[in-house]
Amino acid sequence: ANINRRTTCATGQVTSNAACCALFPVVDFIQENLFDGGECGEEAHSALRLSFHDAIGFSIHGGKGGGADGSILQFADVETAFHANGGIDDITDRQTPVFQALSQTPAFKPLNISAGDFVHLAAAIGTANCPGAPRLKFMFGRPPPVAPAPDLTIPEPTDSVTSILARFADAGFSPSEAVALLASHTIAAADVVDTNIPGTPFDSTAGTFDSQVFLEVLLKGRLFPGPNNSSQPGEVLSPLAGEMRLQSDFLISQDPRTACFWQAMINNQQLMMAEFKAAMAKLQVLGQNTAKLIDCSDIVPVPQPFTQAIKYPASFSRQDVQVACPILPFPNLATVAGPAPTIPPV
Ligand code: HEM
Ligand SMILES: [Ca+2]
Repeated sequence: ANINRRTTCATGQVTSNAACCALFPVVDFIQENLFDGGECGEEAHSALRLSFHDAIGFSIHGGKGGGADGSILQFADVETAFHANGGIDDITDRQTPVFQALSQTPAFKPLNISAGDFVHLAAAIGTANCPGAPRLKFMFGRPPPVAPAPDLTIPEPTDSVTSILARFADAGFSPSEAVALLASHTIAAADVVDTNIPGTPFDSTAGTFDSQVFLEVLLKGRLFPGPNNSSQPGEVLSPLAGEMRLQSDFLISQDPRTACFWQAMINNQQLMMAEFKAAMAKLQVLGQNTAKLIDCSDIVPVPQPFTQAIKYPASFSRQDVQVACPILPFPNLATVAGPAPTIPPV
């Protein structure tokens, strides 16, 4: 099983399975038509969120949806109406014509790319556009989705930690895997939590897949980013102007079941990348018969590395950290010089 077979495609690229060769031009097509040639922008961020909202509609006990099957794209009319999918219609509307073009242009038509393959490949490519991200796996060959996922499978920022962890457990994820998946919020912004301030990021570096979010969620709150310091359901006080702190992220950072793994991610780029990659590999094949899928991970672009030490935002220090893990030493971090920043929308 560990035999390393390599195929050189007609295009010169190398992959472990010849069936993946035809996907290299698909990656280029998606980069050009969905991600503005390879950006870690809003489409990349929301492609990652879409893969979560698609896949999590699944239960290891049965009775929910088909998991990572692309139902959220194919049956967008149904699933985008769910409360937890607020704002998701932006990315399903952006992805649908690109997906349809793949199934209609003669060069790509024979590949029969399913909605599930498209959603989860787009997430892998979009994430790869963000420096510091791990190179996610891509498994090829999901059958078309058969039905929309039911409502109420996607965690909301107003939910308790117990209910969030219960939902993750029902889908097959441990509390640590849930924390690992929340590394995604390092490349994230909110459009609909507070509709007055679309594009409000969850950390000061929404264009970089660093561990800054795990630090900033722990910093003492000072304000709400909304107009006149106004707040919305699902937010708690944020440490930085222009930044939003989700109640769910904060409570997970403080809960005894998750606090130490949360803290362990801070300034540990390699741990964060490895844990996020492993949890995403599981997420992106939920409900799929992996024996029937081909490992085409070689087609996923290689992300730029992020190798710097992370820092406290200007004006913050160890004194501002709401430490919730009593057993691990808190990392020593420098502070950016200058006055407290205002984080611009993304
Ligand atoms: C406790 C579980 C989670 C909750 C409560 C949650 C909640 C949210 C909320 C409220 C937003 C902002 C939506 C908006 O206003 O536009 C958001 C954005 C986002 N979430 Fe999560 N999330 C969770 C887990 C995840 C996971 C597991 C992933 C991926 C693996 C993910 C990826 C993202 C991304 C990338 C965005 C940013 C989208 C963009 O910038 O367009 N989230 N999340
Ligand atoms: Ca970041």
